[in-house]
Amino acid sequence: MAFAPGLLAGRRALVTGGGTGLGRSIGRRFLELGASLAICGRRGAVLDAAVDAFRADVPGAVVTTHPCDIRDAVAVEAMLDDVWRDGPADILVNNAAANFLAQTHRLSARAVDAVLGTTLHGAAYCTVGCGRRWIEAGQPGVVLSILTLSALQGGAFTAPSAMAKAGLLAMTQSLAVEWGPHGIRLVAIAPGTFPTEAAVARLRPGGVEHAGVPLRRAGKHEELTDLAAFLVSDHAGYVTGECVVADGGRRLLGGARAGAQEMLDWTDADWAAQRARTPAR
Ligand SMILES: CCCCCCCCC/C=C/C(=O)SCCNC(=O)CCNC(=O)[C@H](O)C(C)(C)COP(=O)(O)OP(=O)(O)OC[C@H]1O[C@@H](n2cnc3c(N)ncnc32)[C@H](O)[C@@H]1OP(=O)(O)O
Ligand SMILES: NC(=O)C1=CN([C@@H]2O[C@H](COP(=O)(O)OP(=O)(O)OC[C@H]3O[C@@H](n4cnc5c(N)ncnc54)[C@H](OP(=O)(O)O)[C@@H]3O)[C@@H](O)[C@H]2O)C=CC1
Repeated sequence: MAFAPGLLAGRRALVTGGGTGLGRSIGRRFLELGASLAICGRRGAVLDAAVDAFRADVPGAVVTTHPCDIRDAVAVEAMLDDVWRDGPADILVNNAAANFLAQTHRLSARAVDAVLGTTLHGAAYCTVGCGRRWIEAGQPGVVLSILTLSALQGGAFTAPSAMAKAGLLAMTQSLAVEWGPHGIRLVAIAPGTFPTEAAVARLRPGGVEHAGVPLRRAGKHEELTDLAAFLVSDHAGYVTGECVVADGGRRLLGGARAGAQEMLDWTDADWAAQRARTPAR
């Protein structure tokens, strides 16, 4: 274990979409580090199964479940009231999201709304609701939003998701300033490829390949969850409004460096041949 076991002792985190995938991994890591947890998602049975697994993995884990569709602002307020009944949360992780591959010109209005409603509006409702509670109570808080690389560089065939995540980055930067005087930090992570059941099925139907990743592999969940734990901890207490990219270098291989991708696999003989093709003047 890289961190002190009590890194998040006494803290309470609400993780949206905490019943599956990366949200579930983040929740388990926070529990291991001493936090208590509230998780939400639409399917109560999925949340309950996650709680059983948490308790098996982390003896004494304190977790509450809050079934909620975060696209519904009224339901989000009721969910936050429910969470706060057991004591205030002081960490919000905006992790729940919706995404699928599609040609954008064929999307119906309902399809656009399905993605924006969850990924952008839902996260905004949760953030505003937590921020208002923290400010009214005069207590500090941290909001961690899980973005994607497409928030930074666009996302062909997942345009609504890219638009929503870019909006969350703008929210992170805006509220870092507006809520800074209240002791509230907002931070974000833009993950590259971290295999989960949903992401592979929806976004990489042909399987996960690593040709475009300088580190030549997918991310391990613990590499994301440790970064998340650090960013919400007091050790990152002076970091706000920032987005940390965790992508094995993938983002830097595009654009002007796109041609470098094949060079990663060149042999010494390939490099010698290239040297020979580049005569000195
Ligand atoms: C390791 C890998 C690294 C991958 C590395 C890349 C990482 C990318 C970063 C992002 C990753 C993620 O977000 S991964 C997270 C993925 N997880 C999820 O998406 C889980 C939540 N998603 C969902 O519940 C569903 O997919 C979703 C459609 C969004 C909402 O479901 P609902 O039941 O509420 O809605 P529905 O009624 O089914 O659909 C609403 C409308 O959307 C349309 N619609 C639904 N699916 C559609 C589709 N595929 N193409 C077009 N249109 C679609 C329907 O026809 C409806 O429009 P009408 O016909 O007009 O009525
Ligand atoms: N896996 C990866 O490689 C990457 C993932 N990400 C991001 O990481 C996060 C997690 O993704 P991942 O774990 O892969 O995918 P999952 O589909 O497993 O996670 C999404 C979660 O959000 C919940 N959710 C979806 N819609 C709603 C809603 N309307 N209201 C409440 N909860 C909802 C789902 O539960 P339920 O269906 O029960 O509501 C589910 O638990 C997302 O923000 C994603 O964009 C970013 C880059 C790469």
